[in-house]
Amino acid sequence: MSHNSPASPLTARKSISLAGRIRVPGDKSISHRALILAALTVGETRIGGLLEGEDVINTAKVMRALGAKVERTGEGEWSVFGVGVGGYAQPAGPLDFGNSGTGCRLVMGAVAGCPINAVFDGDASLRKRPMRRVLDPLTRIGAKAVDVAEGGRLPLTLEGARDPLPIVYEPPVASAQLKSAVLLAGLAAPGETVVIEKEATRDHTEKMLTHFGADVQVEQVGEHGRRIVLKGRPELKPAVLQVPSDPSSAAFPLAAALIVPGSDIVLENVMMNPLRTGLFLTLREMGASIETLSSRHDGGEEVADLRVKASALHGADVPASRAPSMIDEYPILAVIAAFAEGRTRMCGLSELRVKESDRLAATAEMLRVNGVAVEIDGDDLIVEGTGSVPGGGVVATHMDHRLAMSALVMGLNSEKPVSVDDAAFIATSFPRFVELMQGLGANLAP
Ligand SMILES: O=C(O)C1=C[C@@H](OP(=O)(O)O)[C@@H](O)[C@H](O)C1
Ligand SMILES: C=C(OP(=O)(O)O)C(=O)O
Repeated sequence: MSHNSPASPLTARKSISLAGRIRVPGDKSISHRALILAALTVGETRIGGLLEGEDVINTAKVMRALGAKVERTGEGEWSVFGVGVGGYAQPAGPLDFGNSGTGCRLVMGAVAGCPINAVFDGDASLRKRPMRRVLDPLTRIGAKAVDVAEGGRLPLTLEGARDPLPIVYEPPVASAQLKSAVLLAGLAAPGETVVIEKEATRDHTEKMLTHFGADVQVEQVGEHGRRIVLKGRPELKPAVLQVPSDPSSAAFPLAAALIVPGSDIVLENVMMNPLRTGLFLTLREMGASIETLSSRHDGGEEVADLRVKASALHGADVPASRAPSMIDEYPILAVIAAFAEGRTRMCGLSELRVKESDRLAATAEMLRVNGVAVEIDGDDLIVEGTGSVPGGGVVATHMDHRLAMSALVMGLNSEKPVSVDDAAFIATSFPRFVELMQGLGANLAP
């Protein structure tokens, strides 16, 4: 989406029961990584089920700008001819990541290990997000950031390391983007790059590196942590990749089915990587009927078909230790909590302040303008559920796709309609969200 596209407001109204079987689009995290890593192999990688959302399309364009041959060969089917580890070419112009923190931070890592200079930029939302966290370890590896906008933000120029060094790194925040940036830079360094996470975050980079032939060893550290050791300078080999459906996108129709009385839907082929399923665990604790119909392995990940039925829910305490496994799901969990009976306390949400919007403040505001009692207590979000939501509010989405989708789901069973000021950003992660939801019976209209 260009920065200047006109806003597209949308309204959700009370819907009759939702029914049907749907398959939500491919996982966003895996789709970015598939393109970035395939571009570092030598030869052709074929990818199926790629998410064709704007964030991922921007990463595909960036890979082309860095010298890879990237072609769409069918719906969700892409072919990438890579340039080899350390082989990205000098781009002719700035790299525009649009709304995408993942694309931007992961490519910073990959570029940091190549002897090129690249200007990184994005939309007004991405320009507000912190980049220093990634630049710090990349500087230790030998890259240099110049012309950095105030506060360690975009736009900035990254000069890749001529002789990248392997480092041992302990991320100060639980962030898969940060971990992945360091590992991707470490690919070009001789010797072992080590990342020690206090709290394990999504492990798609580690898994995909192994799939492409790199030597990556992962050990458990304590109860929640991991130590990841990557041997540098591997020759990454092309591979076939199939992207499973995104659990973070599945969360929206799943939530809608839970709160709209009489609903009964099936979500097909949802990725069930345990570092991504904190929401499902939490919802089951709240009394949700989520049945695993079949479970299998596909593309190196566990996937399942989930049957979801409307459920009487109660509030829950969600521990901070669960945040990494459901970090993008708090806005929609807060909506579900408003339809539950009793208090839900979600702990340790400081990272929500640096997403596409300040999601902690914006989620609280979304609920408040629709008559739900909500409080922010330090880094915790507290929602007082009464089983019903008055609605009637217009939600400011702040260029944030997950807020837009969460607000629209809320309106499917609130007393009065819920509107969003701009639904356009939904296309960053979930193209055809509106059509898929309408196909289930959701009342969504401009
Ligand atoms: O690595 C990834 O693919 C992602 C990591 C998370 O961000 P952080 O690394 O900032 O926690 C998440 O919020 C984002 O949607 C995707
Ligand atoms: C935080 C998100 O994405 P990103 O960091 O890639 O912009 C998200 O999709 O919720």
